[in-house]
Amino acid sequence: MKIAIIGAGNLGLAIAKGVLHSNGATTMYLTKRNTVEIQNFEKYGNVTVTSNNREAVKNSDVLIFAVQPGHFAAILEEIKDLLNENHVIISTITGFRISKMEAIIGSDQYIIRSMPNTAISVGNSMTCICTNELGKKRIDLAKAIFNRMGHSLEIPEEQMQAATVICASGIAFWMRLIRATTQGAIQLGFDAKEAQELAMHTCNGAANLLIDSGTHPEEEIDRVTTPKGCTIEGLNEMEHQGLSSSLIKGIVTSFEKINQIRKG
Ligand SMILES: NC(=O)C1=CN([C@@H]2O[C@H](COP(=O)(O)OP(=O)(O)OC[C@H]3O[C@@H](n4cnc5c(N)ncnc54)[C@H](O)[C@@H]3O)[C@@H](O)[C@H]2O)C=CC1
Ligand SMILES: O=C(O)[C@@H]1CCC=N1
Repeated sequence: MKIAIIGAGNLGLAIAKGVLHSNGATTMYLTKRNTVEIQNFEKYGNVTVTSNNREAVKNSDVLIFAVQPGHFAAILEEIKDLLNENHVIISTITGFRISKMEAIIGSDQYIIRSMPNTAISVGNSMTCICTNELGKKRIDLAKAIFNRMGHSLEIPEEQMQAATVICASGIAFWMRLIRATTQGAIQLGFDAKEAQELAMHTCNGAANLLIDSGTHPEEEIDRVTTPKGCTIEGLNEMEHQGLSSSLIKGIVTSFEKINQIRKG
């Protein structure tokens, strides 16, 4: 697979690391306006770093766009005459509708809209995807690419904004929960490094319990909460202080903001 990542910033580089991590490409182009900071990626023999988007498009089949929304239309204009039936166009751009892409490059292109998260760099992204009509023929390819770097789910385009909040912003939300747990562990006497180790591996274990067994969180909670024990005492205090409520309210506020940005 010949992959180009157009816009090697935070997310673009995370995808590049994920591709390298999973040996997912025969060749990979990384583009950015100023390439100095990412030149070191050329140490991987099959990677070319350039500021020339047209060169990247000419030499690749799978084009992954990870630029800021305000730059995307101009870049599509810049490369559209080079697109052919070998190209699969994957956008990660927040809020940029497929119809807007089709208005620039035409509907006769394989278009995939995706919403990965930065855990793609360690092969563990939750990635939501949807396609244009023609892109349905390449959905298996898109799933194969993203499943090598985590887990993917096909959703209707209307749910893309909500997926952005849960999956992309979600990384930040979970980080804060892990940090708060770490702070609690330090208060109980662990040093900072150990505290984080306990917090992140326990978080990982909790997620994997659900992923592997398919159980509901409350079922797993029931297994841990000894009657009159310490777990239920702590859990109830967290709920009295608004744990679930604050998370839900934060998610909804984030969703309102993303819709506001889109309208703006
Ligand atoms: N950061 C995240 O977790 C996620 C971000 N996204 C979306 O991905 C996109 C990128 O986000 P970030 O990586 O955070 O932004 P960023 O600003 O870190 O990266 C964008 C990159 O594009 C480059 N660029 C600008 N103009 C260019 C051009 N003409 N040709 C080639 N490269 C060009 C910039 O130099 C920069 O390195 C955004 O649309 C964002 O909404 C989507 C999911 C998650
Ligand atoms: O915070 C944001 O608006 C973008 C979208 C998802 C991740 N970063």
